[in-house]
Amino acid sequence: MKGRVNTINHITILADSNIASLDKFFNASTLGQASEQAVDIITVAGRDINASLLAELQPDILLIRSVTQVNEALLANNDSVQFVGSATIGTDHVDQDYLMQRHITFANAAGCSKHSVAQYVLTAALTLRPQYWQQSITLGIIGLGNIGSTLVQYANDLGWQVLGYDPLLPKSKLNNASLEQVLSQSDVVSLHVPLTDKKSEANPRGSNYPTRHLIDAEALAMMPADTMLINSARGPVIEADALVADIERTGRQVVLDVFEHEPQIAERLLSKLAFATPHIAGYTVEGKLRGTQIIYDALCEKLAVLPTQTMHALLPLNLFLWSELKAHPDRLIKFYDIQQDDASLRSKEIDGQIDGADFDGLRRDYHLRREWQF
Ligand SMILES: NC(=O)C1=CN([C@@H]2O[C@H](COP(=O)(O)OP(=O)(O)OC[C@H]3O[C@@H](n4cnc5c(N)ncnc54)[C@H](O)[C@@H]3O)[C@@H](O)[C@H]2O)C=CC1
Ligand SMILES: O=C(O)C(=O)[C@H](O)COP(=O)(O)O
Repeated sequence: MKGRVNTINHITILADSNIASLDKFFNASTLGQASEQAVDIITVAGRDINASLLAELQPDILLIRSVTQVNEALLANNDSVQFVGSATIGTDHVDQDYLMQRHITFANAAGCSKHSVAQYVLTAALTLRPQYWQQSITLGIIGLGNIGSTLVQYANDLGWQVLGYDPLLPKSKLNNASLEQVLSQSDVVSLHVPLTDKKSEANPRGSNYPTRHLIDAEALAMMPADTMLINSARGPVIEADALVADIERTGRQVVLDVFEHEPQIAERLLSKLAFATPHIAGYTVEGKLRGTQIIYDALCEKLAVLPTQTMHALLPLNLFLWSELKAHPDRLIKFYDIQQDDASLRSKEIDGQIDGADFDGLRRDYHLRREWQF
């Protein structure tokens, strides 16, 4: 770190306790600190990282996942933080312009769980419609970045057609359709966009193709009733009330891993979903470790030290091979039992809703899956 962190004799890290293998990646030895320089890690639940904690602890480094909003409100009374690392792909919880103004370095973990999320989508679709193992269906993919393009690889391997829509990328063999075509011509539509709002003077980082409520009543009306919809991107990409009305009208199979009002879910939505899971599409041993590795590498760069820890040293043997699953589709439940995740979430319903603490608890205690080797 070009400033204070290099010159102090200890580094204080405040971190979300849901980040994998924190102690293994962030200690004096892995951060290249001399013997007299300590590294203190204070871990708390991500939603408990707040302005008063930051003012009290004055950490040098803040390590988060997606549930901590990082903005002026969090950091206004803090002048110690010099690096924020989010062990997630999504960045909608971070005000990056504010961090830049404060000269705070920011890193996220682009691509860390791309295979895990793609495998979640395949599992959902193939558990609900096992006949798709043998059929050349059309998979519609909205957002062709790391996850969307990884999903394409599996779809190609299964002999599926892909209709892709991504207005921010050049047209190509994959980016081959309009939003209307994807919605109206696919057997399954899967969303892989970031959560963005409209670009404006007040929001220069916004998008000309905002995704908040991209799937609203009008979009849903374009989809045939038997088109399955899967959202493992961000909840507010789908307008929840419009979705409830759509399912009531069409009986559509809808799979949600993320929810507009997360971490709360209303029973009137939950009861209509084919599968509902508590934002765990990326929760594999590999996906989470890769997230930690990426922000660790970025912090090492900031500290100008060579990274010495690697996730490969921490990974248990992995025997989950995509080639095996493809040859034996009946083994899907052993690769990923999505029905179990769905049942665990539904078992938490009390008085017509899932409470936020229960939703977060399922995520905290989640038994991480293994990522299939592609
Ligand atoms: N459920 C979960 O556990 C996880 C959810 N996610 C979510 O998935 C999102 C996507 O992840 P990646 O593919 O790795 O991100 P990425 O940044 O690699 O790709 C996103 C793609 O979406 C495209 N896009 C943006 N606006 C669009 C629009 N209006 N219509 C169509 N395409 C649009 C972009 O051009 C980009 O190519 C993340 O931002 C995150 O919110 C990521 C990891 C795990
Ligand atoms: O990477 C992302 O983006 C995600 O959504 C994560 O996989 C889930 O992040 P947490 O909510 O566990 O921070």
